[in-house]
Amino acid sequence: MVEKVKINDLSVIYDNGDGVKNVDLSINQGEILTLLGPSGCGKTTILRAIGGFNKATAGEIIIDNNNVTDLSPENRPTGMVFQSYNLWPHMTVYENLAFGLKLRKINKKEIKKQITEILSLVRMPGVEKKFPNQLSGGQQQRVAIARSLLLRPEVLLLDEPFSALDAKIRQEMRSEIKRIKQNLDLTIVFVTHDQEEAMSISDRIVVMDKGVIAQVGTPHEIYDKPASKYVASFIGTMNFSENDDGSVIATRPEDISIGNENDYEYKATIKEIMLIGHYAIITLDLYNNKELQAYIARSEVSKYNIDDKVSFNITKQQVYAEM
Ligand SMILES: Nc1ncnc2c1ncn2[C@@H]1O[C@H](COP(=O)(O)OP(=O)(O)OP(=O)(O)O)[C@@H](O)[C@H]1O
Repeated sequence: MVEKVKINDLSVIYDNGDGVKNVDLSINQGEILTLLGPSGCGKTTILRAIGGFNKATAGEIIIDNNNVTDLSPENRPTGMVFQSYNLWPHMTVYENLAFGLKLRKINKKEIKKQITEILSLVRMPGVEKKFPNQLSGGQQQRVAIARSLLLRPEVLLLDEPFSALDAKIRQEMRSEIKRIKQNLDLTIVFVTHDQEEAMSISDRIVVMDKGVIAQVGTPHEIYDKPASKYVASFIGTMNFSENDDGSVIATRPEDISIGNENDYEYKATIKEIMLIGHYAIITLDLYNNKELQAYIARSEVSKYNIDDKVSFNITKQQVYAEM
């Protein structure tokens, strides 16, 4: 694996004291690394620091073995795409795309060739003469991504690029960005607060909590072995219950098997059955003022009724020291 970006002990502190502290991160060539966390945790601050839009208070940012910490955005090998597409409304798609290339003094014929190629890559051939307001949100974002890619960034920075799009288009764009990354062997840093988006798009995820990194790992690692109760509660659904010694047991609803009254060790009563689609959520009443939620397949739902006495087994769980 080739290390593309190295962030060493980076702090970006705003005048009011907010920001991010002591961030260490290594980003590999060709990976999509996602910064994930709730609003205000510092995702955008890190992304903008990589792009040169935020000044580092301390620490350094290395890209391709060059220290870029003090370079301005245009002197970094990065390209940034924002949540709002930022296309110039009075310019056609062609003019929007050609702008940066003209500044680089590329000749007209070459510009035309590159624009044709990039529009084909983002699956938008033939839209050169349209204005941004004649395109859908998803199409505008494809053009915005194309515009960034034309400047051949080594690292593409995407700040919640799909959050203004509706759910179906958002899913399409996730596949698109993975395909484009593969095609160009791009390195992408992606910011989202949507854990499903992070799970589906990323090679690795950085979970952030109040300006610091809570965990870095593959989507599987983050989901299967959350490093702390915070990560466990942020990613996916978890049941939490406190042990007598104050430690906390975390169990995913899919790691609970339900059977007839005598099938398993633990006993419960069914309190609620909620059919979601291909699965149902069953709420179990454990008699000691505790409840657990379990998932069962749709095909199993007809076997159970509210107030049924059942038994259950836990196939996997995590234990955390703190509540
Ligand atoms: N320009 C600024 N001046 C002062 N404080 C700021 C500035 N930008 C961000 N902050 C603060 O720094 C912290 C991190 O903000 P940041 O925008 O990086 O979070 P985020 O995780 O990207 O959130 P969101 O998902 O809402 O964009 C927050 O407490 C925020 O209020």
